[in-house]
Amino acid sequence: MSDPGSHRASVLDGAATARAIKGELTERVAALAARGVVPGLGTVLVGADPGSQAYVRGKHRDCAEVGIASLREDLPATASQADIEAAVARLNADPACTGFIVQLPLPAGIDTNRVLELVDPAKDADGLHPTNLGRLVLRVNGPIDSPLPCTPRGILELLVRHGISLAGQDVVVVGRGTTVGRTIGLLLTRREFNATVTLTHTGTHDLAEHTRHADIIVAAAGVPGIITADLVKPGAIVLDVGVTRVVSPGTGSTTLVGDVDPRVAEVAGWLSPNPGGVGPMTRAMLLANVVEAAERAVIAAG
Ligand SMILES: Nc1nc(=O)c2c([nH]1)NC[C@@H]1CN(c3ccc(C(=O)N[C@@H](CCC(=O)O)C(=O)O)cc3)C=[N+]21
Repeated sequence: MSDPGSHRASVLDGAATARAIKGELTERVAALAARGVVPGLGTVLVGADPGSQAYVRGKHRDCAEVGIASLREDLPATASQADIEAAVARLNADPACTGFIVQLPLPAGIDTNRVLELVDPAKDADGLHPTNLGRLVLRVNGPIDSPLPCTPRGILELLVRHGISLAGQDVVVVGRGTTVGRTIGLLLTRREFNATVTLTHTGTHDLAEHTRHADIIVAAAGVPGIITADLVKPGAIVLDVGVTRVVSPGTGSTTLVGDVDPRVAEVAGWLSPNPGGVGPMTRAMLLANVVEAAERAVIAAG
């Protein structure tokens, strides 16, 4: 580039892509309705964390847009392990609920893994139940017939729908959380996508040594601005997944800050904005998981 300062990465537009997916899902929901089936998303929300409340509100707004019914289990912050497990049991038993999520994080003192293991794997809209994670590990080849974790699936869809092939690409993931970092490699290394994936994290000795060789960087560490322009190979594809809520001490207002420094746009070939990138895709994939669970149930019923 003769004038690096003037380069701007192309935008991986998650908001527009999620809108397109919601349009497709609306048609599939209508086809189910014609057979007398209405998909229903359940949410278990514990406590009054404003971030979690906003996410859950957004998920139900998405449902209304595509014709999915909403079922809410809202529990106080003081809810016990047994209270939360009872809410999970109600949604497991409710035929109107075809898929549901337990909004994370749960309050301190709650055994999250125990709660997640109680979710009926057939209703696991997050794709985070051990059975479904196990299927993701085992089924390296062949059709995917169980729900996938929403954010990894959203990232994959965002790339594919922008004409980006993963075959043979070097993907460096930053962050080892369950919802993104630890699971995305299981998806992208499947034979049909064929990427090469390196998993790094905040304890990696020389992060730049890895990221500078990456064709694709998935930034999911939850560390604001951890991916600076000098860590990015010119022309690389960068996905900004991490979200940190920063509260301004003066006004008390919150802003969302991603893992990618804004100047990365001067180096990268493609960049997913944050907000407006992977977040809306995650929500769209949650809807897809709920619709697909209802479709599978229809097929199973004959
Ligand atoms: N069981 C469970 N499943 C989850 O999928 C889950 C969770 N717990 N806990 C929290 C994280 C976070 N997460 C986001 C989803 C969408 C946006 C999103 O749509 N963000 C908008 C901006 C929203 C805003 O401005 O507040 C955007 O990126 O454009 C963000 C974050 C799902 N999570």
